[in-house]
Amino acid sequence: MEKLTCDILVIGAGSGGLSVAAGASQMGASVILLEGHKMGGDCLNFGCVPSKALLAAGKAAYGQAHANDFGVADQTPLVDYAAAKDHVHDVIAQIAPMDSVERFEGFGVKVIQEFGRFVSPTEVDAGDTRITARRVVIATGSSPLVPPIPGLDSVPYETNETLFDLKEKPDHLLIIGGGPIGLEMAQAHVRLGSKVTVIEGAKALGKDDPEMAAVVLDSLRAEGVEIVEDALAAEIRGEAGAIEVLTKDGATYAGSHLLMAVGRKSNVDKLNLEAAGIESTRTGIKVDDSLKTTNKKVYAIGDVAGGLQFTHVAGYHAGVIIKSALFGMPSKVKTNHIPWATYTDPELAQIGLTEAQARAQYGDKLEVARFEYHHNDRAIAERKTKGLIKVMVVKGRPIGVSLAGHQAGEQCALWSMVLANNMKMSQIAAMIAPYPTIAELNKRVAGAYFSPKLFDSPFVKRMVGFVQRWMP
Ligand SMILES: Cc1cc2nc3c(=O)[nH]c(=O)nc-3n(C[C@H](O)[C@H](O)[C@H](O)COP(=O)(O)OP(=O)(O)OC[C@H]3O[C@@H](n4cnc5c(N)ncnc54)[C@H](O)[C@@H]3O)c2cc1C
Ligand SMILES: NC(=O)c1ccc[n+]([C@@H]2O[C@H](COP(=O)([O-])OP(=O)(O)OC[C@H]3O[C@@H](n4cnc5c(N)ncnc54)[C@H](O)[C@@H]3O)[C@@H](O)[C@H]2O)c1
Repeated sequence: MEKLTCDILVIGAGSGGLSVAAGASQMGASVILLEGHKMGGDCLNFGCVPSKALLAAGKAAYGQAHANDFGVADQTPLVDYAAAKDHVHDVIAQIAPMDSVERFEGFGVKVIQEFGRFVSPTEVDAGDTRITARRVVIATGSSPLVPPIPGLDSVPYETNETLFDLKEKPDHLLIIGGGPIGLEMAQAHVRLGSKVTVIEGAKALGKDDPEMAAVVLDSLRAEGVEIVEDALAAEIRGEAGAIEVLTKDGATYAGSHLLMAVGRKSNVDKLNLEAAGIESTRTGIKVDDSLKTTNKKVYAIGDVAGGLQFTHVAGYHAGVIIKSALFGMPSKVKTNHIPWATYTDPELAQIGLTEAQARAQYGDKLEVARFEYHHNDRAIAERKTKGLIKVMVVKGRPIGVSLAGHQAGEQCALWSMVLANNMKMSQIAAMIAPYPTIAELNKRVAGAYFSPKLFDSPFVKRMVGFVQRWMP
């Protein structure tokens, strides 16, 4: 067995692991990176990238079918589903070099394409190599959760790991789970010409503000997606091409294909965590607020640590632990400025507290500023007027922002800066957005916050009257 030593051993070459490896190696640490499957992990191969590429194919088809409003005749799109999947794989291939073995070896990282397994608190085996590291970073991500629903084991089904390779267009796609995966894939498929039924055990987009989620759900229903809520899948029957989902309340939904999108489970099975004294729970590896596991020389970042499971969170975690593992400086995670977005059309985005969470925490001190998309001139020009932005404000500072509408995901980046720096609404009001942009929403919502204070205030009116009397 070959024996190697390094400063930082990274297990998993997805969004989190690659960020640590790139940063640490370029700052002078010796780094070994293990990847047992595909470089780039879930985001590149089975997650963010293919799902956004398929949504883009759906958007192209939808644009052809809904051009009348712009004076361009509607066309029934001729969708080649297999070619749409080729487009998805072409997009992956264009991005893949950024995450490749060659690029990381160029940084001086030693990449070993094997799964890692702890054999002691400081040693990890990867194939026939034993690695001893000063610090280990577990970044092994998550996999689709497949619950033991009776009958599921005898019926063919897709997950995010297989769907993007499916070349035959589903006539009728049944999706169990109405979270972001379920609804993004529902819209992509309905626009590419499949019938779609989403079977959701509780409330669809249940992690978001219900008022904002409703904007998206209404739009999806208007496009023809059947979304049933409070419908827990309890049994699955049938065979390839003819699948039935029976729900707890006795209803049956029939379709040709089935996609399971009911959440994630952390990838810990192959790690032999006990050998390293690392504890994990049902949701993921146990970490403290500096992302250290119960073995203080081992960090866990990204999806495997549970919590918010997004690529930008894995990247943020990487930055937090680099500071501590390379420079020995204290470094802790914060969550109040972490955004998330669902890339349906319209999009849905959240950062910080929702209105209900803010109300529960701050009661009467909470002020909520709102601005509707239909007052935004660019949204009117683009015929994208559905939706709104809500900003939760306490003592003049935003503590949460919810957006539903065109480019909501793009707009929420600004609010991450605002929350990360504890900025005031007056600083948003001071910005100038070019006209006409969707970004003007952000300034206008600040205007909506200050308008009553300025326009409905007897004090301001008295003050202006006084000054005007004396002004030459
Ligand atoms: C369909 C879908 C769409 C998504 N869309 C978005 C989106 O639009 N925006 C967003 O922010 N997030 C999105 N996500 C979430 C995002 O993909 C994850 O949050 C992100 O990939 C997590 O990064 P990670 O580094 O923690 O794990 P991963 O990217 O999953 O990487 C982990 C890597 O570790 C490897 N590995 C596992 N065990 C071992 C081992 N023992 N040894 C060596 N290697 C190992 C795996 O093979 C994998 O390559 C989406 C997810 C899905 C499923
Ligand atoms: N745009 C994005 O950033 C994006 C897109 C896709 C996925 N993701 C990430 O991936 C994670 C997983 O997404 P997801 O949509 O699989 O999970 P999720 O946990 O967000 O949603 C799963 C849904 O399935 C439902 N469910 C569970 N068991 C069920 C059953 N038996 N019958 C019917 N419904 C059932 C749950 O009530 C829940 O609403 C997300 O939380 C997010 O972190 C992000």
